[in-house]
Amino acid sequence: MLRAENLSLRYPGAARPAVDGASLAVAPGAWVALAGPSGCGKSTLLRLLAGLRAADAGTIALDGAPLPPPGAARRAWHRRVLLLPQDTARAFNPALALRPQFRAALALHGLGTDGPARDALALEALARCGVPAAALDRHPAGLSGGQRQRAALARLLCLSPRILLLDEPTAALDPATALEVCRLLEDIRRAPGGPAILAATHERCALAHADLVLPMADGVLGSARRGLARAAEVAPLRPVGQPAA
Ligand SMILES: Nc1ncnc2c1ncn2[C@@H]1O[C@H](COP(=O)(O)OP(=O)(O)OP(=O)(O)O)[C@@H](O)[C@H]1O
Repeated sequence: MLRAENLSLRYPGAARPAVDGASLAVAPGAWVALAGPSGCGKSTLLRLLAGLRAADAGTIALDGAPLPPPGAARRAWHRRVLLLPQDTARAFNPALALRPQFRAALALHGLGTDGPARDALALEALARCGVPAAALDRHPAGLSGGQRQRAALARLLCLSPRILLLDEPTAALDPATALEVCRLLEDIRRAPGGPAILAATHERCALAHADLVLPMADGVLGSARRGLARAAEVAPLRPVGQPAA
């Protein structure tokens, strides 16, 4: 269970916090959607949960163990709680083929004994995500947007994360590819030991798969809605300053 309590962050010089007292819980196997208008703080909240940016206040814990301080201890968190950024072109180094990038990610976390063993793990994850093996020797620019999205997901999956934090995972895809990626994510989270998903999204298909939808406005998280039928309720968001129900 990923749990955050009263998380807040105000960027230097900003008039108001980007994340303002956010509390949430993501249970094992769950798919939770974070929905709200552009600039409401979704990406910032995901970065805080991923341990990529320090909060001004609040706590984050996975299965009761708090987010470790920056340094060597934080590395285990970066294997278990992984963020797929909105722009997956930026998830990869454009100057390198995928093979060394998969190898580096696996080696960083001590997975696979050598290059060929790491390649086998990478190929398994790519196959699971429907990416042809030949992609391993391509540069990111040599993949379609959908393939790059799947390859970026595969690179996270080969680390066996507990939580996948997805920032607009389907926004850059055409509707058919977005649907395929949503189905893939559903398969991934339903697989035995599969990661839970917390996805910032405006997309109907990603909302449709969510067990819970958390509305966000002006850095403030509203109370959870269940399923797509209630996702429509996300539209009239709670005004700034109004206390949580
Ligand atoms: N690195 C940064 N430095 C300063 N301000 C930032 C930074 N990143 C985001 N912000 C500001 O914080 C607020 C929340 O931004 P954030 O990117 O978290 O929102 P979002 O809901 O993810 O938006 P979008 O859906 O457009 O990606 C915005 O006002 C944004 O301008």
